[in-house]
Amino acid sequence: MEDAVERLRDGELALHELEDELPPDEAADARRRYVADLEGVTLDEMGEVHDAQEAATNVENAVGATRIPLGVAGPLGVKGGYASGEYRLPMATTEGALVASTNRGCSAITEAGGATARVLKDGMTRAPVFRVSGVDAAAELTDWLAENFDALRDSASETTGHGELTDAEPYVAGDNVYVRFTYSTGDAMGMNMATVATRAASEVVEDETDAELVALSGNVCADKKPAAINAVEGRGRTVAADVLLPREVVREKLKTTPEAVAEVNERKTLVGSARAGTLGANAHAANVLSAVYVATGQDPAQVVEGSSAYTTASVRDGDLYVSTTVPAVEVGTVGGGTRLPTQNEALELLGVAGGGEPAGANARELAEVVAGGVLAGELSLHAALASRHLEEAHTRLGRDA
Ligand SMILES: CC(C)(COP(=O)([O-])OP(=O)([O-])OC[C@H]1O[C@@H](n2cnc3c(N)ncnc32)[C@H](O)[C@@H]1OP(=O)([O-])[O-])[C@@H](O)C(=O)NCCC(=O)NCCSC(=O)C[C@@](C)(O)CC(=O)[O-]
Ligand SMILES: NC(=O)C1=CN([C@@H]2O[C@H](COP(=O)(O)OP(=O)(O)OC[C@H]3O[C@@H](n4cnc5c(N)ncnc54)[C@H](OP(=O)(O)O)[C@@H]3O)[C@@H](O)[C@H]2O)C=CC1
Repeated sequence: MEDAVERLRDGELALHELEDELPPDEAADARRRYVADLEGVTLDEMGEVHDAQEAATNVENAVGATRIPLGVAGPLGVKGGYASGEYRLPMATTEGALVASTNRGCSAITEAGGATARVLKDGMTRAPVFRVSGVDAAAELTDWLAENFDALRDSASETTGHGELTDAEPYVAGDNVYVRFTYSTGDAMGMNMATVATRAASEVVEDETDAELVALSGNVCADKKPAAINAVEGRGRTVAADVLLPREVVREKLKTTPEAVAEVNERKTLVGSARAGTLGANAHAANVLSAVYVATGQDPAQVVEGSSAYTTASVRDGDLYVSTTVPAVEVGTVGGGTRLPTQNEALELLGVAGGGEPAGANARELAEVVAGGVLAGELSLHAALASRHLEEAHTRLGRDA
């Protein structure tokens, strides 16, 4: 290892070439030592819990791992199309009060008999952009896509055993045609799967028409960007969850009334969001999504799409009805970061690690539990605002004494 660090210093070896010479753990140690010396810092903590071998397909230029505190909220009762029973929600976060809040929401929901949750739509998208000669050709390509869907589906299916092309919707902007390919992806989140399959389908388009592929992702997908198309059409799994809370549970667990929660929802979440021009209308869906995504090995950048959730609250015969609809829950139980040891344990805790029976059942169960968790977070924060407890809670739980 000494020799490798020397050669890095002498410029004889590039940082990313270390794994060609050393086993992954030693390569990460050498890289960390070199960077630490060069920048005049100590990076010992980063090396503490790292196993470079197991993360080899999850990160490049590895120097270690970061530690994020992990809490558990629940039990959360969920009555879903796939989820059924009580779940402990693993949450990785550094925001004091977030787990306590979600836990409180879970406690209220479970006491009320559990949240109802349903996957309403299921499809991961990838939309390449094709160059055509003009609007005439764009219209022709639009017709061609409709007539040749089977050929596209067949070529896509040759690249994956679990993915299936279910739609190919064109969007035209002059001489640009964006084809939003949609796939069912089984238990995978499916972004690699959809990208590989789209490459194959795009070759058919190029072989059979005059369209030329400019970029395999043309941003109509739309991955990891705030986009109305995802909020309206959905991406990954679109999931809704709701619960009817007896007035007494709202008083005891949430220290407020159904009327006060409904007013916060109307004035803050609906009108305030409209005034600000947010995508979606919610209080902090991104909080629960990011914490659960990091804990369970999902791609955290996709919290962007999930954050366009819609939360409603209303009074029904003196009780409180609350719902949240998350248009883009992009989660998997296989692939990506889900096989890493702590992430896999978190999925085990939820009872959804690995492939489901039938394929897709585990990912859909996870998506329903995630939506239930978002509902719990929404409920508790709405209540904290209604009872004016927000800043006190964060001061007490989120700051050093
Ligand atoms: C902090 C609470 C929960 C206290 O709430 P409380 O009602 O005073 O607490 P409690 O001691 O009476 O306990 C009630 C339940 O809360 C839970 N609970 C209570 N304490 C704990 C704890 N230490 N650890 C774990 N769970 C805890 C627990 O479930 C308990 O029920 P039990 O299980 O005992 O039957 C409440 O004030 C609260 O939820 N506040 C809101 C905090 C919050 O939601 N923060 C995250 C979002 S803030 C943000 O990032 C976004 C924002 C605000 O900028 C977005 C926007 O603009 O809206
Ligand atoms: N490529 C890109 O543009 C992007 C990639 N990503 C990254 O993509 C990764 C996630 O991609 P994803 O495709 O989900 O995962 P992987 O690329 O890890 O692939 C998962 C593979 O698991 C196999 N598999 C086994 N059992 C099942 C099952 N029950 N259900 C579904 N698939 C199963 C499938 O093989 P088979 O296909 O042979 O059936 C599938 O292709 C993340 O790391 C994410 O960060 C994120 C955004 C963009």
